[in-house]
Amino acid sequence: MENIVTKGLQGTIVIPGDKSISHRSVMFGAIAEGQTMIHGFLPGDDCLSTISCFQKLGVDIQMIDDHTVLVNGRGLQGLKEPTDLLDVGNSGTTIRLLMGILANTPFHSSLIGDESIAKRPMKRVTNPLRQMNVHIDGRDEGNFTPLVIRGGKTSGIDYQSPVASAQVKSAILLAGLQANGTTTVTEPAKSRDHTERMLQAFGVNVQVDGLKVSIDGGQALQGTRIEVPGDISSAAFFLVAGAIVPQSRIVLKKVGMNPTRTGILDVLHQMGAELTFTNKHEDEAEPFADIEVNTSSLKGIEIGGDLIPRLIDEIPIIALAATQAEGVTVIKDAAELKVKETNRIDTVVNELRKMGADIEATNDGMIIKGKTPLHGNTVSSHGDHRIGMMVAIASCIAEGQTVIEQKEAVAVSYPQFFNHLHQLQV
Ligand SMILES: O=C(O)C1=C[C@@H](OP(=O)(O)O)[C@@H](O)[C@H](O)C1
Ligand SMILES: C=C(OP(=O)(O)O)C(=O)O
Repeated sequence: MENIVTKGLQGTIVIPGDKSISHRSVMFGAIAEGQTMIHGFLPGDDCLSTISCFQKLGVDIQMIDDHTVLVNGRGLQGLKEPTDLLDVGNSGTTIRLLMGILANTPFHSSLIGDESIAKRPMKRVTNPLRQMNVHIDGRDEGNFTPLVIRGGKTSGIDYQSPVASAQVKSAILLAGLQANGTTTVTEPAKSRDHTERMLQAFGVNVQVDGLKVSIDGGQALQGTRIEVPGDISSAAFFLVAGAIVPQSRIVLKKVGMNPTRTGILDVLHQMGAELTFTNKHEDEAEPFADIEVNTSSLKGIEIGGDLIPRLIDEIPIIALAATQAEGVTVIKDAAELKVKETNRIDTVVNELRKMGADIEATNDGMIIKGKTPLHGNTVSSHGDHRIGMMVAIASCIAEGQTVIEQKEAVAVSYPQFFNHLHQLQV
């Protein structure tokens, strides 16, 4: 049960490690030569699934403490045939990137996940990998888990991706790392580029030319030290909370500022939020900064086009912000939301409506009219971490009690979320 926050949200939060970067640091460390030490790792359920899969592939991975991980790399050819199923849990990033890494392994692997993963489309990765000669089988012609992969000798491809997806791009590039010749992926819009940046940190030459990324096969990765910045997708919940809860002032430390991820900042700025940036570290492989947010008067805006991949995971919390903005907010070009942990167009619209929002679903997004007072109700995360955190922030401004079902889902990307929220309610 959550209560309306009476005195505003006040304080400083160190944002936990970036999920996308944490996954990649373990995966790339596993296929590198030598040791990789990861600092600022996110011990969220999804990243723990990645660790567990790579341990089953024979990699020695040690949690030194909650946020420090040591990976003893086995090199590109060093993975071992797993004796057990590779269970990715709830994590789309784990299964799709893993498929790329397994593309050249001359053994058999079986991949499964939870109920949500079983509904998420894998053809977007299966298709290009098959073009590279990988043997993949699975339900509905390889579109859904359980999936079975037997890697082989792959050949590079020149692939035009129909979707702006970092998971698709990364899977193909990782397969291309071991393929004959060059592999090129061209996207319709720029998706997050953590794979490109991190492969370079591991000593791999990656060519980036606008929306086109190329990699030559046969390059080895060298173990390295990875510093994971805070996850802007996690910070987003407190950025919006600080803006919409009256009398708030929140400082978020060490938030990742990779430009392929900062669409939420552009949107909040355009909506009129007061944000201040300090301690900027712009020269890192993954830049970061501290962000202060104060209660702000927001206005509705239109969000679509190339901005969507730069804020795709933030749309649930942006929808909540829009309920507190004057005027209409239109979110379009975001049909990808339908294939996330839940159909996030439907879950956002249904849960926010239960709390009194004026919001309707469209084919590729939603239309929200504000500003609307919210009221408490029984709502659910539906097992989707981002929906759980969004309704928890909504409960801070709702009149009366809110009951959140399946709130434990937040541990997928932000295990300390409720502790941090309580910490701010002084
Ligand atoms: O590559 C990644 O780490 C991710 C890419 C995005 O998915 P898509 O590649 O499906 O767009 C994002 O929604 C997901 O949370 C993490
Ligand atoms: C979509 C997400 O993750 P994944 O695709 O890795 O399950 C997310 O974290 O919002």
